[in-house]
Amino acid sequence: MTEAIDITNLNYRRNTKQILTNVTLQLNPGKIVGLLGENGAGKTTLMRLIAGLAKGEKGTIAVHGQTTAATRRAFVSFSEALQGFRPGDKLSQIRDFYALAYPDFSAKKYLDLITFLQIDDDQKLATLSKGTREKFIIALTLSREAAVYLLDEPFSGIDSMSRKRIISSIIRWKQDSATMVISDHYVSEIAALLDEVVIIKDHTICTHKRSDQIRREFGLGIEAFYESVYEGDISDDQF
Ligand SMILES: Nc1ncnc2c1ncn2[C@@H]1O[C@H](COP(=O)(O)OP(=O)(O)OP(=O)(O)O)[C@@H](O)[C@H]1O
Repeated sequence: MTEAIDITNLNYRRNTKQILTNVTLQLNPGKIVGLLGENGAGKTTLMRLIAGLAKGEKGTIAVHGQTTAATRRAFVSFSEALQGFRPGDKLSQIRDFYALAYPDFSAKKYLDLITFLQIDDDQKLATLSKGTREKFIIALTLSREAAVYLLDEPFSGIDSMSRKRIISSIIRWKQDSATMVISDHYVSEIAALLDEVVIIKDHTICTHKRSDQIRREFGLGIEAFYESVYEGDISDDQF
């Protein structure tokens, strides 16, 4: 079986700063994976590299066997921050751009998502509250029928009630064979969704485990496991 994501010996520097060191990771199709780590650990950087948006890495990154940044982009739907769009752009214009740029964009899914998220796409980008902007990014990202979804702190500005509603239904917006990687600091809120957990610490992936393995081997929930790894209560040789 071809892995959805297959990373080998990835090293990445920005200027003189080492950001990721010897990252090796394999993710199978169909999984929902939590990418956890403290502020500045490198989660966004790793997602941008997988998505083909950051360049200059050493090592290999394959998404469904595609190893160049340009070819990976076609397989990966990444929750981008809409930086290329103008404040006066209507959301429906941004939708049109996505529909043109991505052959896997589903107009039906988009309509279902904006209805579910209660977004009026006749609004201009500049008029959106922070939370509505985050919801719109989720709608655009999940409207693609992509093989891999990378959601980078997708719920950060969203109120807690909406967040719970979105988290509990996110699984239905993903095809069974698609892989979804979610980074989030609200670990306890996304824990029930996760098939696997990947933790970045000290510039590298220090552990990658299935959620059931964490419960069975350590007798811990995902949030407690994550905190134990960071606090050094679980040592490297136990991974
Ligand atoms: N444009 C840049 N130039 C130089 N260093 C950068 C740049 N962008 C990020 N970094 C550095 O790369 C490291 C990883 O940052 P990154 O944003 O990937 O972390 P993160 O895990 O996503 O953090 P957070 O949880 O705060 O979003 C940090 O030390 C950050 O300062």
